[in-house]
Amino acid sequence: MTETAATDAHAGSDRDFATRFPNLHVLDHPLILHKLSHMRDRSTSTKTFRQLLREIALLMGYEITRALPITHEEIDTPLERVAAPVIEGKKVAVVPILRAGLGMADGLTELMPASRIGHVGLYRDEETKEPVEYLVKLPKAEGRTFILVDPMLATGNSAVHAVDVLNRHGVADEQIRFMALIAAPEGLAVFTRAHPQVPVYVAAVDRCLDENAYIRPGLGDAGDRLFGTR
Ligand SMILES: O=P(O)(O)OC[C@H]1O[C@H](OP(=O)(O)OP(=O)(O)O)[C@H](O)[C@@H]1O
Ligand SMILES: O=c1cc[nH]c(=O)[nH]1
Ligand SMILES: [Mg+2]
Repeated sequence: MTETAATDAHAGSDRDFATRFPNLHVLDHPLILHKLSHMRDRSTSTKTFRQLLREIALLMGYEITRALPITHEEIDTPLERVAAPVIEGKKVAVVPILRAGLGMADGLTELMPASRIGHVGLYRDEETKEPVEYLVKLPKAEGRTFILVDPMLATGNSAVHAVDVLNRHGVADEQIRFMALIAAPEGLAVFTRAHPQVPVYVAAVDRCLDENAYIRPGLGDAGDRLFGTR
């Protein structure tokens, strides 16, 4: 890690966030925080960055799937027949926001191999910071929980746009969960105002956005670091 003077990564106390963003869940398990710190480090390689993002998504996935509905299947143990609890994997859709969301989707689909996978392709216009849509491909909405994933919630514009896309496809806010790695308080405010019913799961809330709408201290451009571009 860098040896220059360190700044505080965090924007405020947990209590502030709980009041300001009632839909926010900060998953600050030590394993997640440890892996995230390595991802932030500029000297971490593309290969390691990709692996860590997948591992964090697996760990966050444990929590984000906690409220998934359980059904029962009759199975035979070696000793007797039992109605055993199972998740209906097909009732879950994992939807990465391209490109960077792909790295988180990998971890989640490893946890739920039967889940459906949708794609929402967006990039942020460098001038306006508004999302530009280039691809939408989604599974049927009915009866499904949609887990939308993107490592960075900066201005919040991309996340809001992606939920709007799901809404237009017939997915209600109550069916959606949003999972990110790092959020800026500014983006959380925008997202919470637009979609107060959508729970947001993050590993960390950082200090602020800078003049280029990058999250500080953040981890830089998640897509570029994940795919080794630029
Ligand atoms: O909250 P916002 O201000 O909208 O910024 C966040 C978006 O920016 C990044 O994507 P980017 O546009 O860099 O595309 P990429 O994943 O293809 O690199 C990131 O993965 C989010 O989608
Ligand atoms: O800090 C940021 C902001 C937007 N997109 C990123 O990849 N990183
Ligand atoms: Mg990018």
